[in-house]
Amino acid sequence: MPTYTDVLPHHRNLYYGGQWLKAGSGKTDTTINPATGESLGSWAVADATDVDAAVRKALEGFRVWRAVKPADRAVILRQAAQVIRDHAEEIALIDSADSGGPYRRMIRDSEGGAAAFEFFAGLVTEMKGSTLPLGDDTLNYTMREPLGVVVRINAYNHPFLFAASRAAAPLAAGNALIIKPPDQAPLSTLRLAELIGPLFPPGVINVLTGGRECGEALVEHPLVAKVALIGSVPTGKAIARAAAGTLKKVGLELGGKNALIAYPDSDPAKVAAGAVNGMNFTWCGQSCGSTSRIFLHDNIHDEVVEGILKAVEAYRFGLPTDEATQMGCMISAQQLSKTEHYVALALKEGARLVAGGARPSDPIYSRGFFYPPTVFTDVTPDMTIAREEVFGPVMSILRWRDEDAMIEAVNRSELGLTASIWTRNLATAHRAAARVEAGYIWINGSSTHTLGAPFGGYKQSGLGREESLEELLECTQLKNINVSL
Ligand SMILES: NC(=O)c1ccc[n+]([C@@H]2O[C@H](COP(=O)([O-])OP(=O)(O)OC[C@H]3O[C@@H](n4cnc5c(N)ncnc54)[C@H](O)[C@@H]3O)[C@@H](O)[C@H]2O)c1
Repeated sequence: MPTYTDVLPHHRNLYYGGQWLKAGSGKTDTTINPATGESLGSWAVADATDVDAAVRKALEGFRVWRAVKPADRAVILRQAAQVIRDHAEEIALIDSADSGGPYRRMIRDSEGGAAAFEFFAGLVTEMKGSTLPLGDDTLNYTMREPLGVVVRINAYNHPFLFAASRAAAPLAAGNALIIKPPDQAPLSTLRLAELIGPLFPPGVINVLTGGRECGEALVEHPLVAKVALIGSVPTGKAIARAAAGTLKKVGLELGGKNALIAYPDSDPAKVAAGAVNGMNFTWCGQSCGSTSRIFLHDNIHDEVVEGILKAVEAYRFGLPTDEATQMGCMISAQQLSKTEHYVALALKEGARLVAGGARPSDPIYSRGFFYPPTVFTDVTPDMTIAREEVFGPVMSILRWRDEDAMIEAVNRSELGLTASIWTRNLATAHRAAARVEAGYIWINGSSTHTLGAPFGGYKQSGLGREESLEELLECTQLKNINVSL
């Protein structure tokens, strides 16, 4: 296995119009390995002038790409998938060094990116229209056209997966794309541009590294047709407000405060395993779909908690770039102190700490942002820890007896991304699934995603659906044509 310093991307400038270009201001920022504090080098910071230049190049790319036959676009998408697969391990190593996710699991992220390119390559002819019967002297039909320049702004927790998997649908539909990677972990997106950029006509796929200023300029640009964000609720609201100025389309994949609900007839061992899996401790809980609120029925509460504590004890964190590591570290000092803040609040508000709750004392971990799996019991729905997204490795366990009160507590959250329901009774499962206000539900499962199954949130967890045909269609616009014969 190579070391991560061998595989970091060579290019650190902006990629647009098929070229690597310095930021006009000459400004750069640096990125660090969150496990060690070591610098991974610098990257260019795009400002509004760079954004304008890149959008214009993307528009040129769009005019070429939209004229490429869908089947020919699919050929290029499949080539991109193959290149990603060929470099899956190297990409995973970059992400593990830059974002703190464990190497072995980040390989799945590389493969997920490749799989999305293959999936959307297969859907290119599904952006189709219909006809309306209006009599012999009229032909009325619809067709779907690409939007133009689509912007994707991404969060830091799965940098490559988001860059690659969310590039596939806009490209399949014939749009040009500008990706803004997370400022905390931009390197794997630069590597994506190095690897697949040359497969496309110049300007079709572009990467602008930068912070909030770059994001804001992209959202406000009048020639951008759609902006899609994977990020936090406040950023989603800021983008929706800013996009209103030019009435561009907005897609939002935002936060979650997701519930796992265990009924008294469920198997406590399976619920415990599902709860730990659903909490995504592997990424320190930094996953929008994490089931961070565990609603356990009184009859099985103690047995499930026992199982959770055993499973959590067996979780070993380590350096993310090591092959054996099960759990990595958090992205930044800021995210770590946010987690510590929520833990302190939970203790103050009366929750009982039964696992974790303090940074590791081992000096190997002192330079990184490590935090152990942390579990609270005796959490009540009104506590801050039960209401707000921590985006850290903190699980809250709530006890219930009355089903109506429990469902009301589950739905009290303003967020509604995922839910996980555990029972052996099919009718109970379907009734609960219908009552829970969330967009993506597992019954007797947690955490997994399936290409083709629409992923997205209810309420303030977002707008739109991805990972499915809906994502492709949301990258198109419908035209109606009425022909008097
Ligand atoms: N629903 C999902 O699919 C999903 C997946 C992963 C993460 N998330 C959410 O993302 C959040 C964590 O990620 P984060 O801390 O990187 O989120 P964030 O909102 O702080 O940043 C996300 C991206 O938006 C950019 N940005 C920030 N302000 C902007 C603005 N005003 N205009 C344009 N761009 C702007 C950032 O530079 C970054 O690239 C959590 O809330 C998590 O739940 C959601």
